Amino acid sequence: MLMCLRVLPARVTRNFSRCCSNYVARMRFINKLKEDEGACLTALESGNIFLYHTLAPLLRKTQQGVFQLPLLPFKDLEGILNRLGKDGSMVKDSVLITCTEQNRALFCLDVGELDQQAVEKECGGNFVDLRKAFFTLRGEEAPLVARGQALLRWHQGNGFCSASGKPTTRNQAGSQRVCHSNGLIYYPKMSPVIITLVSDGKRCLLARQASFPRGMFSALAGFCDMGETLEETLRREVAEEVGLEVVSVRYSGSQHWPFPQSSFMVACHATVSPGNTQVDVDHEELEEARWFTLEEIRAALKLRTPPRNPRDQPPTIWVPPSYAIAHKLIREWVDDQELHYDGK
Ligand SMILES: NC(=O)C1=CN([C@@H]2O[C@H](COP(=O)(O)OP(=O)(O)OC[C@H]3O[C@@H](n4cnc5c(N)ncnc54)[C@H](OP(=O)(O)O)[C@@H]3O)[C@@H](O)[C@H]2O)C=CC1
Ligand SMILES: [Mg+2]
Repeated sequence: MLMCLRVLPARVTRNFSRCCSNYVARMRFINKLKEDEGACLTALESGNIFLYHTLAPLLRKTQQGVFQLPLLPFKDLEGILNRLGKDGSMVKDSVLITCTEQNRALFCLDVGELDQQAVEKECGGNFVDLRKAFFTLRGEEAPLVARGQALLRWHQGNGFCSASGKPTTRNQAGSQRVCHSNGLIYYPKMSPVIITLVSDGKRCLLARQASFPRGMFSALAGFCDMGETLEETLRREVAEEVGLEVVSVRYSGSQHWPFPQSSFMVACHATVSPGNTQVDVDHEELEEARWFTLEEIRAALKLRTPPRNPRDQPPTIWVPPSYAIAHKLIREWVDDQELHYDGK
C-alpha cells in the first residue's frame, strides 16, 4: 500500500522560514507556560480570556453583523465576576489555549456556575451552541472555540483518578491533571479517526448515515482500534462499511473535530481497482453508499446551503461545508479529476 506525504510548495516553505524565528519563540513560550506555574499565571494576568457557559461559547455580534469571539482582559473579567457576586480569583481557573503572534496568551473559562443572562448582559454577547459558533465564526476563531470547549469538557470529565478514585488536580495551564495519591498524570485525550474518499479512478464513493441531514453525503469515516496503524484502520473501515478492498492510500491532511467529542481526523484519498467496485453496504452503520460521477460532485459542491426539497422529491445531494475536512477531500478529488481526466 502506498502512503505519500504531500511536499510543501516552495512558496509555503519560504513563508515558513521568514516567520520561523517568531514561530519558534512562540511555541517555546507556550511550552514554558505549560511547565512553569508562575510564568503561566503572569501570562494570564496580561492575557485575554474567552468565555463558555456550560460549554456554550460566548459570541458577540458586531455592528456589521459579523459574529466574533469577545476576548476579555484579565482585569475586566475579574471586575465582571466581582460585580456578579463571585470571587474574581475564579479567573485563575482559566485554561491556556494558545498565544498570539505578539506573545499574548489566550485562555478560556467556563462560567457555568453563574447566571447565564447576567453574564451575557455584562459582556454584551450571547452564549450559543458550539455547532452554531463553529459554523458562524470566521478564520482562526472556529478552531479556537472548538479547542477551548474540548479542553474544558476534558477537565470537567476528569476530576477523579480512574485508578484511585481520588480527586485529580490540574496545573495552571490546564494542560494536564495529576492524581497525587499515586502520581498518575492525565493528558487531554482525542480519539483518532480516519476519513477517506475512495475513488475507482473515475468516480468517488460517498455515504450517508441515517442521522445525517437529509440529502447529505460524506466520505467514509471510522475510529481507530487500539494497536492499529492508520492504513489498517482505513482498509478495515472501507471493508466493513462498503465491502471494498483498498489498493492505495494517499495522505491529505488532518483536523481536530469537536463533534460529538474530540476526534483527531486524519484524511486520506484511497483507491480501489476498477474491477472491484461492487458496493455492499453495512446497513448497521450506513443508510446508503454509492458512486458519484464528477458532474454529480461538481453540482453538489455548488450548493452553499442545504437544498430545500419538497418532502416527496428525491433529495438533491450536498456535501459537508468547507470547514469539514471531508469537504477538502472532495474538492481535492475534483481538482485531480479535472487535471488528469476531464474532457478525455
Ligand atoms: N470533519 C469531518 O469532515 C467529518 C467528521 N466525522 C466524524 O468522524 C467520527 C467517526 O465517524 P463514524 O463514521 O461515526 O465512526 P465509526 O464508523 O467508527 O462508527 C461509530 C461507532 O464506532 C464506535 N466507536 C468505536 N470507538 C469509538 C470512540 N472512540 N468514540 C466513539 N465511538 C466509537 C461506536 O459504536 P457503539 O456506539 O456501538 O459503541 C460508534 O457509534 C464522528 O465523530 C464524526 O463526527 C465524520 C465525517 C466527516
Ligand atoms: Mg463510519
